This record gives sequence, structure tokens and C-alpha cells, in this order.
Amino acid sequence: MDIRVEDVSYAYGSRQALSGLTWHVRPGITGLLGPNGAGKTTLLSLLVTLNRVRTGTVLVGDHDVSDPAGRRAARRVIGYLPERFSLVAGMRVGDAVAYAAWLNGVSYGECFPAARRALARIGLAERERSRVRELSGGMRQRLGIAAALAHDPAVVIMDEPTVGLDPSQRLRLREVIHEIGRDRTVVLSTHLVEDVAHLCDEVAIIDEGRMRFSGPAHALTAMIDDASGGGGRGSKLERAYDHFLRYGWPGG
Ligand SMILES: Nc1ncnc2c1ncn2[C@@H]1O[C@H](COP(=O)(O)OP(=O)(O)OP(=O)(O)O)[C@@H](O)[C@H]1O
Repeated sequence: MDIRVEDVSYAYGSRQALSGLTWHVRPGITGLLGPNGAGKTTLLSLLVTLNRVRTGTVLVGDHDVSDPAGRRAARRVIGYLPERFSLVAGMRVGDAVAYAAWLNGVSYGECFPAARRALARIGLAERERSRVRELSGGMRQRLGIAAALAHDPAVVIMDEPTVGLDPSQRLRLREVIHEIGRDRTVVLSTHLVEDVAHLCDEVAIIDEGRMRFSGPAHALTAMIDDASGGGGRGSKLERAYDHFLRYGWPGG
């Protein structure tokens, strides 16, 4: 399922957060990068219908989220993992995911099988009877993904899913995200260029509320090869991102 953002602007009072932003997201995993305050969370909040689109258009599949019927339909096909989320600590893992499925419109009879499928998918099937509080940080992040996946959405939006995880947990989570991206449209918002380099074919970069680059990662890294000869530390993608943040964006 594709997502199309066309000429979207958004302001909080006099603070302009997004300015005339256009973006086309295709199936697979797309990384959304940008410095603090760039507008990533604002953009995600419009995609997942937490904030209203007032200027421009956002289509999730065929659903136009500017109108109420489109928003309701879009919510059925979107799974969202916010940067900060809480699940009831005393609940059993299986119940927490089944409840998320029910909140997203899955019938009562289907909630528990749906929760089991989602837990199996993210490698937590054996923890179904554990309490949420008994899970490690990495497992809790995976549980958050299971909750976002339980209604089997075609689109999954994740805001900083690997933040605060140790390297081994981060690798495990990357495997999970990679697996989810095989048959869905996944948007991964992050500060970690390394995660994008490992997981994403497509990259979008926003800065000061504007889309500065959108396309395959190799197209961005090819530009830096042209600009600086490609030397220096870090992955090619990191060098390209740092270069353009420091020296400005092509055409911008
Ligand atoms: N509720 C709000 N009220 C006023 N201004 C806001 C609000 N939320 C965000 N902003 C402003 O809008 C701009 C974009 O913020 P946003 O949180 O979307 O950026 P971000 O890229 O997600 O940043 P970060 O990476 O730090 O989370 C910033 O200037 C921010 O200060």
C-alpha cells in the first residue's frame, strides 16, 4: 500500500513545523531521517491521523485522511508504534496484544488468535503468559510492535523504535523490522542513520519542515561521492547525511 503526501504544511500556532512537503512512500521499509525539531513526529502524526491535515493532501492507500470517513478507514490499515508508549505492567503479554487488536477493530473472537499470530511474528510466542513487567526493554519494544501489528495493518509506522536498546537488542529488533517490511509498507523514523543503512532501501530526509531528499539510499550516497570523494569515517549513508546537514541540501 502506498502513502502519498502532497504539498502538506502544518503549524502549531505561529510555529511552522512542515512547509509544502511532498512525499511518496512505497511498500518495503522507508527510513525517515532528520535532526531534532525537523518535523518527523509532526509528519507521522498526520499520517496516523492523530493530527488533522489542514493544508495539502495525505492519502493512505486510497483513503484521504482529510475527511472523517477516510480517517476511519485509514486507521484500520495503519499500525503505529509511537516513540513513547505504555502497556499495563500487570497485564499478561497475550492479553495486552489482544486488547490492542480489539481497540483497532478486531472482533472479540478473533483478538486472541490475532495476538498469538503477532507474538509469533516478533518472536515472543513463548512469553504470551508472562506479565508485561517481566519483559526486558528490547522485548517490550517488540511487544509494542506486536500490539501495532495485531490487526494485521498494511502500513506500519514506527517512531524511534530502537532508542535506548543495547546493541544486541537493537540487532534483534532490526531483524523483526526487516521481517515485517517483507510484505508491508513500513516507515521508520529515527536519528540512527546506522539503522536506516541496515534496514531501508528508501530514505527520506526532512529538515526545517521541508523534504530535502527522498529516494533510494544509494542515490544519496552517490551524491556525496560526487561532492567529497566519499572519504571519512562512518557508513557512506552517515557521511552523506552529515555532509548535507552541514553544508546544505542540493537545490535547497
Ligand atoms: N505541540 C507542539 N506545540 C508547539 N510546537 C510544537 C509542538 N510539537 C512540535 N512543535 C514544534 O514543531 C517543530 C517540529 O517538531 P517535531 O516534534 O515534529 O520534530 P521531530 O523531527 O520529531 O523532532 P525530534 O527528533 O526532536 O523528536 C519543532 O520546532 C517543535 O518545536
